[in-house]
Amino acid sequence: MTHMEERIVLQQGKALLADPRLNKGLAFSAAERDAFGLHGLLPQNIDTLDRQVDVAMKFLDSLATPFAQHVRLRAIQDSNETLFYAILERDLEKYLPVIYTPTIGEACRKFSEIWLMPRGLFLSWPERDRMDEILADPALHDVRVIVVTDGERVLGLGDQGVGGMGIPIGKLSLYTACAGIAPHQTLPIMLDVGTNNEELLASSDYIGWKHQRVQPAEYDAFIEQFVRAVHKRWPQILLHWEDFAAKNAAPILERYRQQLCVYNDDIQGTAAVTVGTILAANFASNARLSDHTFVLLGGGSAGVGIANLLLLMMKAEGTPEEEALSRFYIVEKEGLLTTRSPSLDAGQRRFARADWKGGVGDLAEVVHAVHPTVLIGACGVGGMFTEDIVRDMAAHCKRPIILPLSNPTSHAEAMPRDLFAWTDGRVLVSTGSPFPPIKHQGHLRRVDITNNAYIFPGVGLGVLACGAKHVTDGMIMAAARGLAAISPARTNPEGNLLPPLAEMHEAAIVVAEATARQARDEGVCEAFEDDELRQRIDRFVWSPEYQAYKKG
Ligand SMILES: NC(=O)C1=CN([C@@H]2O[C@H](COP(=O)(O)OP(=O)(O)OC[C@H]3O[C@@H](n4cnc5c(N)ncnc54)[C@H](OP(=O)(O)O)[C@@H]3O)[C@@H](O)[C@H]2O)C=CC1
Ligand SMILES: CC(=O)C(=O)O
Ligand SMILES: [Mg+2]
Repeated sequence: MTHMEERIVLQQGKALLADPRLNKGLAFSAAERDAFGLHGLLPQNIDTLDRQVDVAMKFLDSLATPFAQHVRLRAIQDSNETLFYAILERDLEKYLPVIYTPTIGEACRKFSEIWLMPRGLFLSWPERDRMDEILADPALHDVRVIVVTDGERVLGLGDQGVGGMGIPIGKLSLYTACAGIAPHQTLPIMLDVGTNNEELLASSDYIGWKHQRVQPAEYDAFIEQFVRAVHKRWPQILLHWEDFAAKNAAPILERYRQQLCVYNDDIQGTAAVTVGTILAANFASNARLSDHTFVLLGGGSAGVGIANLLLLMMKAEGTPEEEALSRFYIVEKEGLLTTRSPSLDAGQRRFARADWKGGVGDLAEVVHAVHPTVLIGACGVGGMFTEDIVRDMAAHCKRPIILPLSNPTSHAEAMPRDLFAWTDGRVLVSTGSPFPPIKHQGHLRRVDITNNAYIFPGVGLGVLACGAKHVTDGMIMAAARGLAAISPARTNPEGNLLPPLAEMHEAAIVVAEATARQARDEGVCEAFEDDELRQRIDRFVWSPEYQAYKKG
């Protein structure tokens, strides 16, 4: 950590106040105000970071909606990053849902209306020849993690065009708030290849490239150009892909994962947090993964990613592949995926059932026929786990595990409070977005959150700490096991499945250690001793504290 050192600063006056990395607002000392020509630009009062956090939180509390709080917090982030992260550090549980899901969904939808300040990079198809020039900005020399989207599948909200940029900004805020990766080492990127959202195309307010999405061949060439440009600029980068449509997400991951350090959070992060949650639920129900029957609603990036990781973990438990595969039922809009389904993609084909004798296989029919013990929702459509379906499942299962993972809140497949009511409190539930606690048998119970935010900050920190060249399936399995190892249910079967949001930093460190150790064991990074690992991690952990500035 470097926060005790004096930092040499070249900027002066307004330029210093306008730099969110350096700005301290009222916390510039009298000596700094002299040295950097700040007199007259700031009010007289000199403040501390702690007091600035108090004042900012008081104002945030006075705002009427989480969306208004989001806009305010983003304004703080764009003017004073230290203050922004100090606020998150003070109460992550309170502010995570404001800067991330569910509020981020509204922020993406209204991105054109609320956009004020530049953050990250917009790389657009019409400016594709400028890509190298844009990435060459010297201010970006120390970037270590990029989160990139093309905005085509934003949460469960579909194509949001450049509005999708809200997602990389929010995810990277969590890389810093949860794992401590320094803000200047992170870079959000929006690939603007058009939008097929008719409302945005018709809107005079839309700030992205007003054009239908480019054709697949052009799209692939653009992605290739982007990946090459990024690799040339930062050979060691972790390139995190987020909220791409299913038709692009898995193919891009597969195309580049042997070549570079790429990671798809919707596929790999979601899989790890879901498997971690189910391993934690197994503490409560005394089961193994291989004991379960899984029904998944939605066979896209998240659903197939989860199924693939579960399969790997079951094989690691010693279950033969064929037997493990027989435990999966993936239901899509048109019904159960079977070998007769007309348009299976490469990822779905493996899980298509050859033995299904029923009808179309809608969710109710499948649940009734196969008596699942785990029901996972990743279809992006709210309310799909109906009372009848849940009661049917619960009639055949002592502790039904139900994970409505779709975001934002309005798209969750079921409300936790209903799931408790329909199962007489026997359900082990965990949701994609945060929900308020539930009153059950006179006690308030925290609702667990199965969101990849428990995984990606730690995976990123682990990759940076060990210098991994790739993110392997083994590393994702290790992350899932690491998360399960800190489950409160491990020591108390009645406890929550995952640690509270307030403990996200501790969770990120555990996941980082597990990921880095596995990378080392697989030889995808340099060798290190176990007792060096914490030091390597600490080297990347930044804290929101003001440094003293010295004139350069
Ligand atoms: N909790 C978490 O950490 C995460 C949650 N998610 C959430 O999961 C959801 C899905 O994400 P992702 O997998 O990336 O998206 P995808 O678009 O890749 O997959 C969604 C799949 O669900 C299918 N689908 C749509 N409607 C229905 C329906 N009524 N019944 C059954 N299947 C349906 C889609 O089919 P079609 O393409 O034909 O429409 C598609 O195959 C989103 O809401 C997202 O927010 C995602 C990642 C992480
Ligand atoms: C959480 C997340 O990655 C999603 O909903 O897409
Ligand atoms: Mg996502």
